[in-house]
Amino acid sequence: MIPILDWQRFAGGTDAEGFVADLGRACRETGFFLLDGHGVPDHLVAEVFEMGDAFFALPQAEKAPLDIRANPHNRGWAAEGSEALDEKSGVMDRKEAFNVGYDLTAEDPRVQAAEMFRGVNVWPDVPGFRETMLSYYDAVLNLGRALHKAFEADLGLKPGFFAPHFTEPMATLRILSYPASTGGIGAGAHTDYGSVTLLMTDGVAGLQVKPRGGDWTDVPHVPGAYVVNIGDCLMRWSNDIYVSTPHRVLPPARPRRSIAFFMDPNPDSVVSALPGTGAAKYPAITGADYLRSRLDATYTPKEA
Ligand SMILES: O=C(O)CCC(=O)C(=O)O
Ligand SMILES: [Fe+2]
Repeated sequence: MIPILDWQRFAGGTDAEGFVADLGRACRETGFFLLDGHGVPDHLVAEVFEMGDAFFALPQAEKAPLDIRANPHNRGWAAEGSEALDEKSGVMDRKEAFNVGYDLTAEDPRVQAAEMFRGVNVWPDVPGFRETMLSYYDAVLNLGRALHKAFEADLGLKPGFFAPHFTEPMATLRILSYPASTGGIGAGAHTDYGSVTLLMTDGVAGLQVKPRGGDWTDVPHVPGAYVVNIGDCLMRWSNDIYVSTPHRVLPPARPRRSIAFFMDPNPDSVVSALPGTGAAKYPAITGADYLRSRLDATYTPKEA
């Protein structure tokens, strides 16, 4: 039900057509697949996990100034109890997280003009953290861009269609840490907001997916492979040809860590029904307006 796809079939050109056909099926059916052979080095993934461990172990007083609720650009530390991905449940997620966005300098004119999602990253005082996060960010962003070439092939779009939409995207690298727990929820049921999410986990069980018309089922763990899923933005863009599917994280039996990479388009990209997908089911919207509307629903204001 959740297929494992070898990226080298496409990237190495050995079976690009077969890969695209398998990918297209996965994106239409559950919107989830595992991606192996992706070329992001194991050591880089391991370093991101290590940096995450070092960050989450910092005292609250060092993390508090980086609070994401005080950041208009979706960057920084999300404390445990600050977010409910299932916004209607009234149950807060049992996890903490840290977000890194597209890296711009304070002098960038878009930062100066306070454009939406065009802020500077915030960094903890952990040696090597910034460098490691930014090199991982670049590696996965490039993989995500390449994956969109396979989407183009499957959706019958002209080659390069997506490239201008992901030049300086609102992609977010998010490290997550779930304490061991017997109650509550690690991450409430939700669909992701962006185009596509590339998720690496440490193998501790908890992630489940609920396909349309089906029941909650565990997402299999294949060491080193990404769990990739379609987000709501690409579902909307593809005029519902691709599907985003609800998933959640159950409270894990032992501490669990994951590294998510949410790939949203450029803030000023206009998301409107892709050519060849029929009469548009949704009005056009910019990437930034769409993401803002989704984020606003999940965070509880700090003073509440
Ligand atoms: O931690 C995980 O395995 C998944 C997290 C997730 O679905 C999310 O943050 O959107
Ligand atoms: Fe998710």
